[in-house]
Amino acid sequence: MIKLDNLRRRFPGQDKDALKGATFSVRDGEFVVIGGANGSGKSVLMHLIASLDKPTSGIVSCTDAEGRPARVGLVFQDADAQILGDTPLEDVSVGPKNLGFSRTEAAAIARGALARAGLEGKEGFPARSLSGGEKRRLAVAGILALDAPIIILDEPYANLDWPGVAQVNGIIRQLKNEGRTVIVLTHELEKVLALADRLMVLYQGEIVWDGEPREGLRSAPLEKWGIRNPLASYSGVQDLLWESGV
Ligand SMILES: Nc1ncnc2c1ncn2[C@@H]1O[C@H](COP(=O)(O)OP(=O)(O)OP(=O)(O)O)[C@@H](O)[C@H]1O
Repeated sequence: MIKLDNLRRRFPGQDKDALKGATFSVRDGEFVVIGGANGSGKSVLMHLIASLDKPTSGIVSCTDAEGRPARVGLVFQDADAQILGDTPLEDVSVGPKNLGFSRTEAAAIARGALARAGLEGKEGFPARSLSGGEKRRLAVAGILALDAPIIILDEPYANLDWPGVAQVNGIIRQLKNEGRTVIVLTHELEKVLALADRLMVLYQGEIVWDGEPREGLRSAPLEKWGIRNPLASYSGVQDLLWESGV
């Protein structure tokens, strides 16, 4: 379970909170999409949940079903920053090795994870020469190999073509079926919302919506918060172009 109690983050020298007192829980096995425009605080929230950053005030905890501290697997927005090995096999082996698996065991786990993420055949390729989409799949393979009960993906659809999007969503579905807790942070609701149990929206560091995804699409003023509603028609844009004489 992930539990936040009045979690707040203000960076030194700033006069506004990047995260304004967030209070919510995510239950085990839940799949939550957190939508938010650029700069709304998604990455700040992710870093706090994963203990990569310290809150200015408030409490955050991630625990497993027995109440013990739970591992959190992260897929960062910048897939390059997450590459730790020269090849995908080396890269994905790092996690299991750190968990205490032998070299051979770690390599076997890594091969399985790479196959699940659609990178079979690329195990020995120079990791830094992979395409943008392949690097993202590599990051996903990395967290699959970590076997974490809580997984957070920050903008996982950036650089992905449609088959890549479908593959990431296939993996998310599997993770959910395995009972893992998954959070996707994105402004691209149309790519994932159909799979989600819950939609939350961050706007200027504040959780402004928390509810059932379909209800969110029906009644939340998403455009006001800088997110495109996948159900909205494009006529508004056409009208604007028409009015401006384009
Ligand atoms: N280390 C920092 N120092 C000062 N301000 C920061 C720092 N990190 C983030 N911020 C500010 O916090 C706010 C939220 O940033 P955050 O990176 O969480 O946005 P985001 O929702 O992930 O955006 P994007 O979709 O563009 O990645 C921004 O205004 C950002 O400038």
